[in-house]
Amino acid sequence: MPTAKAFSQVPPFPDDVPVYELPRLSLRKLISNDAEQSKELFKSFREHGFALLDMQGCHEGESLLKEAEKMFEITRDVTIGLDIEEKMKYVPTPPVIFGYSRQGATKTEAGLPDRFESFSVNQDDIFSNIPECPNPEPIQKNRKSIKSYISKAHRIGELIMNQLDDHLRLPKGSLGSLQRLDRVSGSTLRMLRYPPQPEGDRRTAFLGHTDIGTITILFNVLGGLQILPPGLEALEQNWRYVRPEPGCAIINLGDAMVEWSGGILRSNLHRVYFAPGDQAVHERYSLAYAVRPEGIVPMKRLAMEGSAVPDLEEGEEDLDCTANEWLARKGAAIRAGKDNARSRGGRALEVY
Ligand SMILES: O=C(O)CCC(=O)C(=O)O
Ligand SMILES: [Fe+2]
Repeated sequence: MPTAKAFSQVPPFPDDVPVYELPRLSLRKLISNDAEQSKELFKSFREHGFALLDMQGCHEGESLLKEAEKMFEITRDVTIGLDIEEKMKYVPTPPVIFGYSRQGATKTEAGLPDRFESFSVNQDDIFSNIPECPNPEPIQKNRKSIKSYISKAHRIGELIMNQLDDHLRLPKGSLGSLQRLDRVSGSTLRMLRYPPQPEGDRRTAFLGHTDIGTITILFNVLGGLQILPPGLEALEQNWRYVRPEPGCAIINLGDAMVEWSGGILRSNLHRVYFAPGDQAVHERYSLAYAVRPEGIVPMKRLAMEGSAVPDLEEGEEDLDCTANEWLARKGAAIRAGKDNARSRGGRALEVY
């Protein structure tokens, strides 16, 4: 799906809508330890909290792209392939976040029902970190390929974490050790479907938010994702589209990275609007691998001798809780409408 072939099957992204130009990083260069590219990565995650990652030109990226196509097929099989009665069997009871979310289950900023449906696959289930969970048939029969996709995506996430360790002057493996694949974390592979919206009544489908975990690796073909540029108020006219690029993933950092880096890394507000131009009449699918911290790890900043993570300043407080407690608190605030979504981080760093 995220390959050039998939892009050729839908109308092009129009050139007359406001776009947020993201730096385009190359996975191939990052794997070969290109120092300039690594600096660019750090800069991008500090300034924007987002980057495009070109998966082409290396085995690791190309195989992820190929397997992403299969994940998009599964997304279609779970969303349009099953009837609503079947899907509703998999609606979780809060605070559980995995399983099916029907269209309209959440609200947009305007208090209107959302315009997407999603299925969140529980990584801990797929990796047998917990007893096997009930899943709809298209998930159950593809457990092996989902496991393979998550493993590959996780490895790319880990590579990014290692680069961030270097720039934050943390011992190698510090960030990765807080989000291992074989430990209970609540990480998820989210499969989303946005049906085309009626002409004359097009609006936000998924409200503005920051991701609450560590990193999200996102694939989509149709436009719709929008970013609120740093420093701008959340007014309608300020949002900018991200233009999906063939062969690239959109990568963004979540709130946990802001906590651990003492505010140096950024978690930026984003939302999903309708697909622009001629794309608006097409089904939009999206695949988001969202990594979360292991439940038992502390959320306080990783300040240590020699690291670039700043010590607490007067009036600042460290989070004195585990990731589980922190996620539960945030989840409850979001459900109660008390989490006033805002971008976080991007704090100045003298050495750069
Ligand atoms: O569908 C998209 O493009 C974005 C989805 C998203 O932001 C999320 O799942 O957190
Ligand atoms: Fe998101």
